[in-house]
Amino acid sequence: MKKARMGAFFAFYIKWQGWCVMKGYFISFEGPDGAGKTTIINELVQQLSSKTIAPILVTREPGGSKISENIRKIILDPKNKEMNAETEALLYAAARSQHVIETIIPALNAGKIVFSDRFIDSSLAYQGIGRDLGIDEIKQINEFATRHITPDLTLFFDIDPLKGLQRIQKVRPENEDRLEQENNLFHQKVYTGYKQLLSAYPERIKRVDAELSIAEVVSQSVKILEEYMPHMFK
Ligand SMILES: Nc1ncnc2c1ncn2[C@@H]1O[C@H](COP(=O)(O)OP(=O)(O)OP(=O)(O)O)[C@@H](O)[C@H]1O
Ligand SMILES: Cc1cn([C@H]2C[C@H](O)[C@@H](COP(=O)(O)O)O2)c(=O)[nH]c1=O
Repeated sequence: MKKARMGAFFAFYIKWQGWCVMKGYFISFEGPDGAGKTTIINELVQQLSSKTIAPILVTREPGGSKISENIRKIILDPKNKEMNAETEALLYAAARSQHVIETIIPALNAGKIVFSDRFIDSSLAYQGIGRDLGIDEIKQINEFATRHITPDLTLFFDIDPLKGLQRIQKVRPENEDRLEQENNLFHQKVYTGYKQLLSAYPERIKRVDAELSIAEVVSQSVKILEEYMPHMFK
């Protein structure tokens, strides 16, 4: 009897492990506004899709699911000037939670490679440091929101934040979102936040010089992916 119960428990444990196993790879792309993340992700997908062992799913934050895209509109709307820092942090975390559960976990469970344009490090840098809410506080709410999911690798696109904003101004001068409209001090603080994360997580976060030409940034990114994520390739 005791043996039978032990057997049932063991079978359940194996099944539970199976539910928890995520076979895919999760890569996030981070950096100041206008660092070139979206541009480079698109280039990488074009160059790498035929070389990876599984399809690449490109997604973004805030966003990546219907509900998260709706939350994105609220967060980034320049009219929502009175939004307080805590509300902002919780909205990013809420959008992330829906994104993780609806989009990222199913893709990873299906063995896909997920490229996410921003993830938790954005909250740590923008809300934790930029808004002075504290890295530990932001980490705590996000661990709850994401069921503790962490990217396997993060590419940090390193650019002087003012140069990034200039790139955006050049292409859409009258269409800055609420975060882009923040002052230089805020963007500078966000940048120092990213630098802190880079030194705190050297195993996971790899720096790319985002001030180089698009071709050079792509080439650096490919090299990093080949070196640190070799199993992703055929
Ligand atoms: N290495 C580069 N050199 C010069 N211009 C670039 C480079 N990379 C991207 N750009 C240009 O900079 C602008 C912003 O790029 P992109 O939208 O890819 O940045 P992003 O990091 O995704 O921005 P955001 O943070 O707002 O999402 C685009 O006009 C793009 O063509
Ligand atoms: C995920 C996330 C994003 N942000 C900021 C960073 C950008 O200013 C905008 C997102 O716009 P993008 O054009 O898609 O880069 O939101 C943030 O402050 N906190 C976050 O967690």
